[in-house]
Amino acid sequence: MTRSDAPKVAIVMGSQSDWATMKCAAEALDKLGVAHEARIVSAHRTPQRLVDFAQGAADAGFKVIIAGAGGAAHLPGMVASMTHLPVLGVPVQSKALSGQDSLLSIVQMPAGIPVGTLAIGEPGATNAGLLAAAILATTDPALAERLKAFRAAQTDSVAERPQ
Ligand SMILES: Nc1c(C(=O)O)ncn1[C@@H]1O[C@H](COP(=O)(O)O)[C@@H](O)[C@H]1O
Repeated sequence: MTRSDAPKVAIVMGSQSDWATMKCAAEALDKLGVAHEARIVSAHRTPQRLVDFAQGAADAGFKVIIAGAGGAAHLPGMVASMTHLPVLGVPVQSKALSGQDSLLSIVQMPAGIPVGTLAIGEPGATNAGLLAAAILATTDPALAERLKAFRAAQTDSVAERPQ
């Protein structure tokens, strides 16, 4: 694969069990024709893989990283600490605390290392995909047009329903 057609968005998650949520980000990117790649990377369970991924992400051609994790969700912040790329964090809904733990551990970053944190669960993953596309659209006019068409279609589908 050449660098120009390499996936622009990396979707990383702490566990295979997060895919049920994180696939919503992949689906949103698919709708907008944005190439992406998904991987399991865990700050806790595969720390070296995390370092290798985060430090190499920009050189690999990624422009935006979506990172989802549940519970003690250190993955998005640790990825952000090792790359200058924008990192969008998705708090995966945990069983014990319904994702409140995931949300708070992703959103409360210290000043200097931002993670753009989305909502808990599938809505957050969908919006992470849409936001990643919006970031890429700032330098991709064709994608900006697709994004506008997506939004217009969404408006129309809501307008068609009874009030
Ligand atoms: N929060 C993290 C990290 C991390 O932050 O590095 N690695 C795995 N996990 C989370 O553990 C939860 C349970 O994982 P299992 O279902 O594999 O037991 C998942 O939601 C995952 O994101």
